[in-house]
Amino acid sequence: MSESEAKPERRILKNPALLKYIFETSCFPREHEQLKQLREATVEKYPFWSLMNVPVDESLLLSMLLKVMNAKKTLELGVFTGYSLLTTALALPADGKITAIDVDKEAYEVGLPFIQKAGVENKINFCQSDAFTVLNDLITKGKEEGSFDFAFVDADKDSYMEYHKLLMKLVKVGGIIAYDNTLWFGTVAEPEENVENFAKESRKHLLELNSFLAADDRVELAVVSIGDGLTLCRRLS
Ligand SMILES: C[S@@+](CC[C@H](N)C(=O)[O-])C[C@H]1O[C@@H](n2cnc3c(N)ncnc32)[C@H](O)[C@@H]1O
Repeated sequence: MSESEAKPERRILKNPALLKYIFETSCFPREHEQLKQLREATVEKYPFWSLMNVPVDESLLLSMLLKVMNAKKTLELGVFTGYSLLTTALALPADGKITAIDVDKEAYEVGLPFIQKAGVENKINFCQSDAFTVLNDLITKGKEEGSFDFAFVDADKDSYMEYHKLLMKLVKVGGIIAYDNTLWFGTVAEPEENVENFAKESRKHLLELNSFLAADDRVELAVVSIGDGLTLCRRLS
């Protein structure tokens, strides 16, 4: 297990031995070769920021969820080097399509060779843009309301509430919106005075989001204690 992969303090599961056991026994042996290579290339290029890749246990869960749902058309907000994007592209059928949005194209290009080697680049429409702009365009210009099966949200945490408003239009009834990092290193359950300054602002927005989603009767809700917290919302109306 690489050092960045093992950092338990960045994850909800705080027991390093148990985390190592899960990863080594059940996750790494199941990780697609190109995902492994993308993960290793990310650690080499971004020794610190590589922690932004979704972890391998969460990737396996996403992959299974997408297949169970028979998802074909998805959205991804926040690509970075593309670990969750490649996970999705591998899980979708041959005619699947992902609209993947990130302001940073350079990081996407670090992961692109592995996406190409996996033979799934044709499923990806990468948009170098602010996610808000693309989502609004999909609604107003693209007339794509109610057409997406799934959305994975892993961009700026401060905008999740705004993304929710737009995604509730774009994702079809029965489709799923997945919000990543909703437990924010566990800080959502800490008193604010114990939270490090860097985490305070996003924590505030995530607390607001979590309370809002808990009361949003347009969705069925499940908070999964994996990675840094993953909230699944299945659109009901
Ligand atoms: C946590 S990383 C995404 C990690 C990715 N899902 C993975 O598995 O590797 C967050 C990404 O969101 C992007 N981002 C931040 N604000 C954004 C915005 N307003 N619109 C689109 N992308 C944004 C950043 O450039 C960064 O690459």
